[in-house]
Amino acid sequence: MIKVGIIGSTGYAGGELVRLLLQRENVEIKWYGSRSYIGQDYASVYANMFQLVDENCMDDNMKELAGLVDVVFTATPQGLCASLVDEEILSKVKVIDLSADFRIRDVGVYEQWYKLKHASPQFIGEAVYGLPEVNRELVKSARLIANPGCFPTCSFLTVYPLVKEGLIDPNTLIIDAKSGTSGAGRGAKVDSLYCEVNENIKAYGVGVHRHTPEIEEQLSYAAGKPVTVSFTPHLVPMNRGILVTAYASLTGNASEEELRAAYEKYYQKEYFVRLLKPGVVPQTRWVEGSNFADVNFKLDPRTNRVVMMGAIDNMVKGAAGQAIQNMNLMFGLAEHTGLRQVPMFP
Ligand SMILES: NC(=O)C1=CN([C@@H]2O[C@H](COP(=O)(O)OP(=O)(O)OC[C@H]3O[C@@H](n4cnc5c(N)ncnc54)[C@H](OP(=O)(O)O)[C@@H]3O)[C@@H](O)[C@H]2O)C=CC1
Ligand SMILES: CC(=O)N[C@@H](CCC(=O)OP(=O)(O)O)C(=O)O
Repeated sequence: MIKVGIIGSTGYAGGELVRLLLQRENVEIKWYGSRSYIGQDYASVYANMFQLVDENCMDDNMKELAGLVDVVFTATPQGLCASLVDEEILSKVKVIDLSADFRIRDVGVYEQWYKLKHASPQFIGEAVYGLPEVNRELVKSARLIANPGCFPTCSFLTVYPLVKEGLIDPNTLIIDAKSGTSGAGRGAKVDSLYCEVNENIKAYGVGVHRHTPEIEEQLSYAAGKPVTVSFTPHLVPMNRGILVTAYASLTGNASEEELRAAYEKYYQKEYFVRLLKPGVVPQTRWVEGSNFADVNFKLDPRTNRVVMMGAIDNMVKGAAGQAIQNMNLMFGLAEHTGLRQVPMFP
């Protein structure tokens, strides 16, 4: 039995962790952390948990929690996990952080983009960027996981094989991304109101979105050289889902078949990354509720550019599902344990 604590269990990402972990026979959620609902019945926060969860919400006392469980998920605002962890906690319990606190190696870059002082930069070096498709072996032995961002997960998986194989010039990458509103969390914000989101689509964070350095850092590792990209997210009127359309110039004259061979090389054995058949475009509806990332590409010989496309569910592969994928690896379980949900439709 794996004993789990969730700090931030009342948010969207935390709620999704609860939904997925409740289905597990070998997992017990011991701690439903909150800030606003301490002492209240968890099922009064999320009525879908009625008669499924009997516990009350707890606070964010990581020290106490570390003595009770095997792994703590922090699904909390930027900066909170970094302010809670210390050596004593990490020596007792594994921590999987869904925020961005440990995703970026250069603390100066984190502080510049997040406009926050990092509370525990001494742990950035040991934290493993929890993208199993790339860092599987490192994840297995980690005690602190930086679970990747939702846009970075989808952006990276969409373009990774062609960057890694040097078939596209990563510095020509333009990444257009669209997200459902759950990506903005459950907190009340004017931009998330029904009238602001419904019947509308807009770009936001243009040129300054905090996921830009995370995407660039991971692509730089893949390319073996510094990479800068143009990344623009958009908010669309749906609950879940991220769709990425990325454009880049070829470095040479690779054919459609050579590009496909690169994708197959990296993804053929990956359970959660589905390279679609030629001509089939990824759609958010075909991954909803699942941990799948659907990807595909099209070569445009007129421009010598490739259009790469990817779709994930931001709450699952973009957050809770990926965090559980990491947990499975850290506890020596098959990676897809409890994560084989079939996408839901309609
Ligand atoms: N939504 C998404 O698609 C994704 C989210 N993430 C990341 O997951 C994290 C949570 O995001 P999301 O679920 O969307 O956000 P929400 O706003 O929906 O939830 C935030 C959670 O953090 C809790 N919280 C806030 N402040 C504190 C505090 N001081 N002490 C303890 N708990 C606190 C809240 O508790 P309460 O409500 O009880 O006050 C709530 O449970 C963020 O870092 C986000 O970047 C990552 C990938 C995707
Ligand atoms: C629609 C929306 O607002 N999305 C959020 C990203 C989702 C998220 O919570 O960020 P992480 O993946 O880094 O944890 C944003 O643009 O900041």
